[in-house]
Amino acid sequence: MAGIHSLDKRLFPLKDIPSIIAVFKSQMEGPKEPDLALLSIVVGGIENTMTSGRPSLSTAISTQKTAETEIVITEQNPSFFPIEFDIVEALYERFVAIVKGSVDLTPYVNQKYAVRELVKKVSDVIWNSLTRSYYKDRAHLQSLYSYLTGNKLDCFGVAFAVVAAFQVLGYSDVHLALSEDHAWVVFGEHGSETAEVTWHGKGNEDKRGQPIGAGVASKSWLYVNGCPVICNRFTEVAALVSSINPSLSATSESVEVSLLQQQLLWLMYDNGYILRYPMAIGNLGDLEEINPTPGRSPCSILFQEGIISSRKYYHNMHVYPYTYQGGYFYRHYMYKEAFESWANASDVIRQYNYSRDDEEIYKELMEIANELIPHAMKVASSSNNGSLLRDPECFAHLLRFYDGLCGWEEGSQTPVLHIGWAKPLVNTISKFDAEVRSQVAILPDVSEKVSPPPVTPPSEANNNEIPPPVKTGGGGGEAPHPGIVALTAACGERILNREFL
Ligand SMILES: CC1(C)CN=C(N2CCN(c3ncnc4sc(CCF)cc34)CC2)S1
Repeated sequence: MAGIHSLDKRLFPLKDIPSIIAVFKSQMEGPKEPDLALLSIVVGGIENTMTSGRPSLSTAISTQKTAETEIVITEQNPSFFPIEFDIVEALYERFVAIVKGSVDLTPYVNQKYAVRELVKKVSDVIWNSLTRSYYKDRAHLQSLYSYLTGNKLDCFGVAFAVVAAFQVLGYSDVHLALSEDHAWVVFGEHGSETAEVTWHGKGNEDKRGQPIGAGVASKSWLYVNGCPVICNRFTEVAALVSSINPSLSATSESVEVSLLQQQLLWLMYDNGYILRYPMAIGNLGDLEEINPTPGRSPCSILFQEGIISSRKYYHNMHVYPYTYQGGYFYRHYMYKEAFESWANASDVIRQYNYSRDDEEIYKELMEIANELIPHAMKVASSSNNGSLLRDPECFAHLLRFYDGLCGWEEGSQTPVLHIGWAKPLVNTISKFDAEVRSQVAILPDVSEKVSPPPVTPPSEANNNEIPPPVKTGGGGGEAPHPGIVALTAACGERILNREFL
């Protein structure tokens, strides 16, 4: 048992944040690779005891993420309920016993790398040891502490447990693969094999044991067009840190657990373990927005770094980095910036075909389109003497946002937009003066195959209709007026001609 015996007993009982950080540092420094089971038990144990509902020493904070939230931090290092070494050791050995006791490795003794049949077998061991029926979306079900003390895991937790089990079995090729709403494993000599090991969503038959090829081929967001975060042991530690859930209830969070997660994420950040993990950077940004660490980058920089990571390592196929940033701008009344972030998010989703597996991002984009943008427009119309509603760039961001949703729907088996979307859309667009709308030029796509349709020049754009797609140069015509904001002809086509059922 590598991890537990390389653990320095003198660090126990763990009773404050520095002692937990010390455990993670000792695991990160090596010489052996960090022990996933050990770290998941330790951090899961703290999370579960600190959020169990029993009174703790510190004040819970409201999680209503607005700029005015008064944050009550009782002290920098509030004490935990102590986590005893003997408990951690017993749970660790129970996990090792379950895994080694349930998996017969004799058929694989001369194979260095895992094979699909073995991956399915280990997934079955975890799967069949779970409680028959429980509320799968509950909080605090992501760790091995939850698995070992309650036989409950959430979707991510099952995938993580399978990877931790393979580490116990001595395999170094089985690793966690993470999209924005699903997790699976990669394995084999080149890490090129993939396998489902957990379920996804509600009421969907699980595909455990199957490769994820079909999911990628269907171009659904769930499989991020074949650009998931492929973890190594260090990024797997970052994933368990990022999956820490400080929630005490729907509206409050444990101060201690939030501080612990924030400081562990900075440890991951400083070691470069989340450089290629946009969601973990976004998680850190959210924590820094609530409770800025003196001397550290401001959260706005972190949200931008998450976007850069997605563009640099994942071909800009991830949506959440832009919704992390858009949410930040929105909470700080920076509505034009929020509209641009959301338009950028929409430019990502347009690359996909909508499928029934994509509910999570559908709900996220629906909230932006039908709640956040209308609220922003309402506030903007009575602030800065409504200047936002006369800003053609703002109008262009919103058109691009809606256009991305239309593009997402095009070519999909399932429709995205319906009348419930159309009313807020038309309501929002019509809040912009016709004069402003006419300043938005719709230029032919340079990548457009077909020549753009004949269009009315802007001066003749009529009153309350969204001006027909206008071509003012770009594709070989004269250069557009400097005040003109360009959009593609396809965008105009899509928005204008979309029949909302
Ligand atoms: C901008 C947001 C709506 C705020 N929180 C968001 N998330 C919270 C944190 N999330 C995550 N954070 C770190 N790692 C992972 S891996 C994964 C897929 C299931 F395994 C999700 C996820 C998911 C996304 S997106």
